[in-house]
Amino acid sequence: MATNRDREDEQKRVNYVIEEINQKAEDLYSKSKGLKEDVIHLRKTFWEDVTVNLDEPDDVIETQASIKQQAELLTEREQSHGKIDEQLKTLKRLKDSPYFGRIDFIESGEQDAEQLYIGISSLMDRDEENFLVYDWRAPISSLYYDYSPGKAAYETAEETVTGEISLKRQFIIRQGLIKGMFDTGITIGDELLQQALGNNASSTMKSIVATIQKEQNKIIRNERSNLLIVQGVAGSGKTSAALQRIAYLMYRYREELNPENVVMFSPNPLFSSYISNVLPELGEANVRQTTFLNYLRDAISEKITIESPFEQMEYVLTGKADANYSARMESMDYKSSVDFMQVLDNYIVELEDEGIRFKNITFQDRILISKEAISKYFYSLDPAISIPNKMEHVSKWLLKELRIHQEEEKEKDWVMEQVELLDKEDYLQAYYQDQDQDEDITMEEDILRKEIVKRFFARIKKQVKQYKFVNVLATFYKMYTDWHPVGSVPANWKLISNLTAESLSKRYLTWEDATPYVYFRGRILGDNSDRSVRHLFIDEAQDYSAFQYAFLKHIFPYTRMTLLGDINQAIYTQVTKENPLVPQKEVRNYERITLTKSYRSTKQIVEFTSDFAPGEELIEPFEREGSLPKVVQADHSEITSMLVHQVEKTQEKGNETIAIICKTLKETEEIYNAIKENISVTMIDEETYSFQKGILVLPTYLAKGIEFDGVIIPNASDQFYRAESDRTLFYTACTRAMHELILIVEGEPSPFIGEVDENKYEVQ
Ligand SMILES: Nc1ncnc2c1ncn2[C@@H]1O[C@H](COP(=O)(O)OP(=O)(O)OP(=O)(O)O)[C@@H](O)[C@H]1O
Repeated sequence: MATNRDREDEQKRVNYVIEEINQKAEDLYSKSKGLKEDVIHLRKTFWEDVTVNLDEPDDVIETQASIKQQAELLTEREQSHGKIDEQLKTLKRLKDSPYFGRIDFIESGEQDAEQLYIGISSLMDRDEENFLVYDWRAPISSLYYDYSPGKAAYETAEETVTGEISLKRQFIIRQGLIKGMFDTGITIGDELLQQALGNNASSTMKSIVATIQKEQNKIIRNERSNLLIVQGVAGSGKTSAALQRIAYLMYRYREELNPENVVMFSPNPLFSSYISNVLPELGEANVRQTTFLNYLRDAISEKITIESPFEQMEYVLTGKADANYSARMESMDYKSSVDFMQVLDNYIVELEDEGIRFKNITFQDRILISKEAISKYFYSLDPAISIPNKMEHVSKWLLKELRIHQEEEKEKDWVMEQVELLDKEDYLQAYYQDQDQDEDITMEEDILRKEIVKRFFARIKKQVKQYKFVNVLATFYKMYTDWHPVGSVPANWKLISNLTAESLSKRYLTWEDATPYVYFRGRILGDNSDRSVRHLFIDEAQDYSAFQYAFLKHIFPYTRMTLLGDINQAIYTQVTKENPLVPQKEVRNYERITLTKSYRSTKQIVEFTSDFAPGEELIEPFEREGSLPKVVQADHSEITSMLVHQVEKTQEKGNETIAIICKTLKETEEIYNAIKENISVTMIDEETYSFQKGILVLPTYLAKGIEFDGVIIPNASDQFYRAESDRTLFYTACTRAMHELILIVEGEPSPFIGEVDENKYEVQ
C-alpha cells in the first residue's frame, strides 16, 4: 500500500518532471521563434539571395541551382519548425498528465531496481541523458501491461529480458496534481480501470492506454501475423484495442508507415466520428477511415445507386409481407457465399469469347465509333490477352481513331461558329500556344479550328482513358437474362434473376449485389488494387459476408489485416456462414485471439445478457457493481408515458446519455414522434454523423459499437423479439448499456428474457 509519504514523494517527482517540461518547452519555444523568424525572413528575401542570370545557358543552370538551394533551405527550416511544433504539442499534453504508471524492475543479474514511469509519450531530462517518462509503446513498457509484481519479462528486438517487478503503481494525474494513486498487488484488481469504467459515457471514445489489459496488449503489440482475427464478447475492448494497435504500429514503424497506409472500415458514419478522437488524443494523426459502403461507392464511380446495408436490414426485418421476400432472402444467401464468386468467374471466362457490351462513342448526337465496331476490335485481339489488358489496347486504338475524327471535324461548319464565340483572351492564348508547339502552322484560322475541336474532344478522350466505352452494367445484367450458371443454383433462381435484372435496369444495386458488381467490374476493367494500404482494420467483422472477405483479399492481396468482431452480434444473419470469426480450417496463416471479459457493462447487465447470448463463448463480467436490469410491464395505452417516465428516472440517477434502442428504423420513427413533445430527444438515422450527450432514439444497427449510460428497449415483448434471428439484435441492443438497462414489455415478454435466471433482473 502506498503511504502518504509515498504520495508526497511522488508529487515531488511530478513537480520536478513538470519543471523539466517547462524548461524544455521554453527552449523549444525560443528555437521555434528563431526558426519562424528565419522562415519569414527567408520568404521575404528569397529572391535577394538568389543570383538570377538568364543570359547564357550556363547562367540559367547556375540560376536554377541557386533557386534550388534557397528553396531547400526554406523547406528545411519549415520542416524543423513543424517538428518543434509537434514536440511542443506533446509537451503540453505531458504537462497536464506526465504519466499514469510506474514499474520498479530489477533486471536479472542486477542489484538495483530501475524506476520506470510510463506515459503517452517518452520524455528525456534536459541533458537528454535519462528517461523521465517512457512511451507506453516502448518494449520495456509492456511489463506494465503484462505483469503484476513478481517475475516478469519483456522482448526487445534482440532478446528477452527477464527480471522481477518489485512495485507496480498507477496514477491519476490531472493538471499536474496526483488525484489518485494505487499500488497493485498480485491479487488486487485494477483500481484505475474500476474508476475509468464507472464514469459516464462520453459522446466520443476515450483512449485506454493507462489500463490496457494483458489480453488486449497481445492484440495491440502483435507484429507477426498477416491476418489477426479477434473474437471478443460485447464490450471486451475490441475497438479500443484496434485503435491503440494503430497507435502502436505508427510508433513502431514510424519511418515506414504513415496514416495513409492504414485503413479502418467502420460500421457506420456515426461510429467513425465516435472513435475519431482516440488517435489524436494519443498524439497520432487519424488514419483513413471509411465504411465498406463508401468504399464500394467510390470504387464504382458510375451513376448507380447502392442500397445501404441498413436499408437491406430494414427490408429483412419489415418486408415479410412482400411477395418476393423469400426469393430475396435466398438471393442474399447465395450472393454472400464464396461459391458465387466462382459463378462470376465462370461467366467472365465466357466473356473472353463473346458478350461484353460496349457503348457507342458519340459526338453531337452522331456515332463516331459504334459499339459493334469496338466489340469487333476487342474480340479480334489475341485471345491469350486478359480482358483488362485488351481494354487497354482498345483504349489506345480508340484514341488513335479519335484523332482521325478530330482532323475531319476540324473542317466542319460548326467549328467556325464556335471560333466566333471565343473571347479575346482565349483567342490569343490559343494562337500563341499553338505557335509554340507547331511552328509550321501559320494559318490563324486553322489554329483556332484545331483548338476548338481539341477542346470538344477532350472530354471524350478522358472518358476513353477511363474505359467509359465499356458497358459494365449491361454486361452484368446479361448474366441474369441471357446466361445460366452451371451447377446448383437456388430453387428460386428464375425469380431471383428477374428481380436482379429489374433493379439493375433501374441502375440500382441491392446490398447483396454491390460487392459482386464491384468485383465483376474490376475483373473486366482491371482492379485498382490498392497497394499503398499496408494495414487494414475491419471492425464489426462479423457483419461481412464470405463473398465480401474474398473480395477484400482480392483487392488487398499484400495488406496485413486485423479483423475484430463478435459472432454474438452478427445481426445480418445470412452472413455468418463461413465468417472468419468462426474457427474453421479453410482460413490459413492466421492468429486468433479471443477476448472473454466484458468491460463496458456492470456485472449485473453482463450476467443478464449472457443468459441469452447467441453463442457458446464464455462471457466474464468485470467486477463492477450496478443495479439489476429492469423489466417493466406496461399496457398499450401507457407505453409512451411509461417510456418517458423511465427516461426521467434513469436521468435522475445521474445518467447523462440514454439511448432508446429500437429494432427497426420504422419503429424508431414511431417512437420518436410519440415522445418528442414530452422530452428533448434526438433521433439518429443513417445520415447522422455525431451525437451529443442526452436522450437518443435509434435502431440497433446504428447503435453498433457505441455505448450509453442507460439503454431502454421500448418494445421487449415477444411480438418484437421472438424469432431466433432476432436474438443477435436483442443481444446487441442490450449490451450497449454501461450502467442501466430497462426493458419495457407490453403483453408477453420476449422469450429471450424468459431464458434469464429470474434473480438476475427485477420486474416492475
Ligand atoms: N483496458 C481497458 N481500460 C479501460 N476501459 C476499457 C478497457 N477495455 C475496454 N474498455 C472500455 O470498455 C468499453 C467497451 O470497449 P469497446 O467499445 O472497445 O469494446 P468492443 O469489444 O468493441 O465492444 P462491442 O463489440 O460491444 O461494440 C469502452 O468504454 C472502453 O473504453
